Amino acid sequence: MPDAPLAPRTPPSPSPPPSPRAPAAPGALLSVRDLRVAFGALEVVRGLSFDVRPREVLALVGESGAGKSLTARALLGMLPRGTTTSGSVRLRDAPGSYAELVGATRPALAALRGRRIALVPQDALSALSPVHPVGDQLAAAVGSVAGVSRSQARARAVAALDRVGIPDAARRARAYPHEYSGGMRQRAVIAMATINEPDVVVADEPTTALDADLQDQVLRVLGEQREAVGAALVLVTHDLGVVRGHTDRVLVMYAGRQVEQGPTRRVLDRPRAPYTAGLLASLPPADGEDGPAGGAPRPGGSGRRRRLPALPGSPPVPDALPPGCAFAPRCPLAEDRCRREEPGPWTVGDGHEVSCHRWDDVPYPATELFLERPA
Ligand SMILES: Nc1ncnc2c1ncn2[C@@H]1O[C@H](COP(=O)(O)OP(=O)(O)OP(=O)(O)O)[C@@H](O)[C@H]1O
Repeated sequence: MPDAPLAPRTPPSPSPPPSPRAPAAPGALLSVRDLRVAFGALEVVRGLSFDVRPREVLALVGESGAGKSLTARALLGMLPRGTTTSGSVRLRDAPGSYAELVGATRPALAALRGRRIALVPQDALSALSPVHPVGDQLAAAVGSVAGVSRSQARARAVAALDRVGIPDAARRARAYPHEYSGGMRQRAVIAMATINEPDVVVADEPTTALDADLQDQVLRVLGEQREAVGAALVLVTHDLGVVRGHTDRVLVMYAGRQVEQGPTRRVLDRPRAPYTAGLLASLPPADGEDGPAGGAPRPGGSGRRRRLPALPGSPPVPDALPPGCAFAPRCPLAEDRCRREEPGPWTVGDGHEVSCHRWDDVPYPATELFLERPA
């Protein structure tokens, strides 16, 4: 087995304790500390901390039920009734000064949404009203900003549709959502979310319902919008292929907790959490490979082992979490300690954190953990 290509092993240093008062990273646009979301007594997001800098794309990734959508919505104070949020979500409003969103009043949140932080929801149809032309809806979003005339708002709506690649934007602005294709609707929703040039765009699985070509288009449009206005992007996805191609940093979630976080290439090329390795192992092989896609190339080439069709087992439900590490029942490296104590997070490299007792025993390539040897 080849040696790991990255830094030599270093003893882990403990990450800062998850305090809502821990300072933001220098230059961060968005700073999240010890974020928790609960339905009654049931915590479904359990102490997330991360920072997002200008022009950075951070992916929140994990299987269904990991808590990605609730985290995304908590960033905008848009959670369903019956939830409680604690911790801190701070949005930079001037150099060195932040607005706290957790516990902010409705008017304070309404003043920030769309202008400073905006959501691209998963379901584009539900984000657009069926009874108004698309251009009117975009113009209304602009018009809600003081000092913009109706004709200016309309012109900006058409320009925004044009920027996201809607053909013949002036004419299409007069059409209704049902007259748009699925991909065009998703692009119109991105245009609406970014029309007031927010600092942070949160996109919740914006490509899930789209075919591969449209996925690429939509991700490209989001990237262009980010470049154009200098925004940061928080991208919710369950697709590590999307993470590899389109993001700078990744936060891997499992059962509401952070499993691993760090620069995308570092985490995907040298994952230190078996769960991340399992997600990588269940990706389809890239062209010309017989091993799992994503992650490092498989040593030795052809066909000695086969890829598992998916990560075996399924995530726990929030009201039946096992003690210790929630992934232990599915983890090939689990030992007694894992079933007793919740791990980490520990810092294991530059900006790379992992919550796994066995992080130093994860092999290279890590996907080996999930490959079967033929009998
Ligand atoms: N309204 C609700 N009432 C009770 N539990 C909920 C509610 N909404 C979500 N949950 C639970 O919270 C957990 C996290 O849900 P969330 O939708 O954030 O997961 P996710 O990672 O976004 O999943 P997906 O990829 O399927 O969208 C899940 O276990 C889910 O069942």
